[in-house]
Amino acid sequence: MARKPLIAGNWKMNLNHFEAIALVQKIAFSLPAKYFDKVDVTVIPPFTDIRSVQTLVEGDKLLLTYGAQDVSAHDSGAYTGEISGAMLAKLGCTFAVVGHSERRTLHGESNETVLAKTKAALKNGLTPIVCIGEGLEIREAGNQVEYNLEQLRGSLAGLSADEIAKVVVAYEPVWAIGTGRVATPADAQEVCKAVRGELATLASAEVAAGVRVLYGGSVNAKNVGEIVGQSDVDGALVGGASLKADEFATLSAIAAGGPLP
Ligand SMILES: O=C(CO)COP(=O)(O)O
Repeated sequence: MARKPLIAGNWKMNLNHFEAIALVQKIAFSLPAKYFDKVDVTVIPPFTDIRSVQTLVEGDKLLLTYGAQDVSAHDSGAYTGEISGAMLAKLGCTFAVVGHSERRTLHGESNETVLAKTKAALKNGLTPIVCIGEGLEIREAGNQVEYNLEQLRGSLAGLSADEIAKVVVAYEPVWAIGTGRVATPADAQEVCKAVRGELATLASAEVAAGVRVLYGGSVNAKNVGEIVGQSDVDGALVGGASLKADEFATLSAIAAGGPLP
């Protein structure tokens, strides 16, 4: 099954809502409609920017989508500081990132938490972008495939094949995030291929063939072509380079197969 590439820009804790509007306007200006037949482009701003992005995207009928960097595992109630899936759905979000390594390491999120958040996203019609990825020690010991599959199984445990079909998986080796040290295309392919194999076991070969598996970690306009050229890599989760309109538009266009904007 042909999988349409997805380029997702994870802004992390950057840009206020005015800056968000300016960035989305610039990206949209650089990426006319023709690109969107060949690539899905989404921005993942901080929660406080989402309403402004929604107004712009809906008002100007932009073809890019947007999502959230996290979602609460809970529906509603006494969870100070949390944002529910229903709230995000009401804001028109398409995606919710769950289990980003920064949340796993800095906020102690376990596979169980990530699973609960994945379920909360699905329940509210959001597409979870489920992140997995190994640290440097595990990579140096050569255990990256085993480690990532373990995280994948834990983060998707008990989901039905229909639910797994609605998920996006993002492989982001922790040692490649924000370091400028990008995994080689072969490194990305090795784990993304193994992820797809595991999805076939967890759901079915047909489901696995349709799920988009992204790579993330120091992706930029220079390296994205080779990375998304790998047979099991269906796009990228982009951090730093997603904050620069020109670069993000260029790398989205490259994922679409060109031409450059
Ligand atoms: O964590 C990332 C995206 O979620 C990757 O960040 P960088 O592209 O800045 O390495």
